[in-house]
Amino acid sequence: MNMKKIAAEHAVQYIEDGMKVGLGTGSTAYWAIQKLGQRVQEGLSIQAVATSIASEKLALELGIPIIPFAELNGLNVTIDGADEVNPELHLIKGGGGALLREKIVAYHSEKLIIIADESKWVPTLGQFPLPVEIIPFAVEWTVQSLEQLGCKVQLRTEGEQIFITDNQNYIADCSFGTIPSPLKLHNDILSIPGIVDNGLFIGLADQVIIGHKDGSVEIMGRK
Ligand SMILES: O=C(CO)[C@H](O)[C@H](O)COP(=O)(O)O
Repeated sequence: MNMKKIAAEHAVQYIEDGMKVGLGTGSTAYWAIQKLGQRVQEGLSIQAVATSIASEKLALELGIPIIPFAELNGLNVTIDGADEVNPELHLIKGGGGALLREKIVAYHSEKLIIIADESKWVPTLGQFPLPVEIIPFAVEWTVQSLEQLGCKVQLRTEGEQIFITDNQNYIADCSFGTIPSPLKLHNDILSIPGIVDNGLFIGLADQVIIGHKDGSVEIMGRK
């Protein structure tokens, strides 16, 4: 049973004609974009923006209309994946390196629906290394400042090369083990110059749809 696909396809049921939709990034969002593409080919009329170059490419291949940001005044809904979700619906995101665009799009959405397989549901955030997007300038100093917050930092690589985000930045993966106060850590990280944003999404998710092994979905959320 493909738990990511089940959660994604459930979320896409909520998309209606005329909606402005944000498209997430990653292997779960992939299934949502596929399903949305199918519905567009069957006549659904939506306008969309994407959170990564990869998701935009996929959407265009499937015939989903991608609209310039300047032409849209916010979004009705965004469907995106997550690396960890806790019971307060705070998230760690950015495993795919798209956290900055994902956070911008989520912030401007009336509703953020998170889709995930059951392995992403955790009592406390932090087992998954927290992705932090940093600018390349003085990267060594920025990494030192992150380490002073009590984590082990790994600059993300792709093969032999440093991983470069869609925004031409780096990702520092920060292993904290556990994050008891996500909001405090979020603010502490953002106080370091050179950091663009981090993968803690606090109070942004409205609904979380978890796909289970037995084919069922579980829906948690505020709206
Ligand atoms: O935040 C993300 C990309 O930046 C993804 O949503 C997150 O990494 C989950 O990925 P997947 O759906 O492949 O498990």
